[in-house]
Amino acid sequence: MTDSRTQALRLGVNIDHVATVRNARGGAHPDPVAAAHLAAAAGADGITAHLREDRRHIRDADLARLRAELAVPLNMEMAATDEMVGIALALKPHACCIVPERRAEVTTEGGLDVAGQADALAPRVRALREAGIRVSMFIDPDPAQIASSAAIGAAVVELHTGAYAENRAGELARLRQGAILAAQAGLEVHAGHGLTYDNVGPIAALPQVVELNIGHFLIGQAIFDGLPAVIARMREAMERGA
Ligand SMILES: CC(=O)[C@@H](O)[C@H](O)COP(=O)(O)O
Ligand SMILES: NCC(=O)COP(=O)(O)O
Repeated sequence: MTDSRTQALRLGVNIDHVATVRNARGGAHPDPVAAAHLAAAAGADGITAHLREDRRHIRDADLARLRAELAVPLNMEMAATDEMVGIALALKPHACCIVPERRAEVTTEGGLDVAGQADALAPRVRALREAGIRVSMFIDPDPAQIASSAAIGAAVVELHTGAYAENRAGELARLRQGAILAAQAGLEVHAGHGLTYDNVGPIAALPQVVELNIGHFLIGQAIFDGLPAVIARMREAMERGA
């Protein structure tokens, strides 16, 4: 199977950077959960939130409220640590996306090395899966990472589009091939990181990709235009495709 999209491409809105602004002053405003409700009302198909180990943006209490209040699916991004797996098992979000994390990084640099850590990841993926959580691996579009993601029982891969956002021409072919390989391996294919109105089209046009997760650009642009308007414009850009 190389074309797995039978429904409209889903847009997951990542609200992490609403929390970044809130945390700059240490208070409660702006509230990422309120932003998630606004995004859902504006047509987001899901909400993504990354509980970083250092809690630099999303906090445990935000996730608990998101889980309790949202009607749309919650995708929890997290490192594959015992602490995070324990939180996810208690929270039971719709999905968990396992991402690499380095404390000092500004943002997620590159995909998870599933092939190099398969033995450590497999029992964590199994525990999440057995709790009814859909497990995704945030990986580069690399054949070995795709094969290992399937082998350890992930249902989904999210292809890291950060390198594409930096070097569009050089990376699109890798993403195209990665999406085909992942779908052939029976994985649901998502994509995200660094996507904007200008670069989303070719990724949205990949027929295997069924979900995009977009955050930093949407939240930044919402300062100028408001979240409902930027979600609507991003959807238009997705639908226009390449
Ligand atoms: C894994 C990922 O891509 C997202 O978590 C997103 O980048 C927002 O989080 P950071 O900006 O903290 O990396
Ligand atoms: N997994 C990618 C994501 O959730 C959003 O990434 P970005 O748009 O904030 O770079």
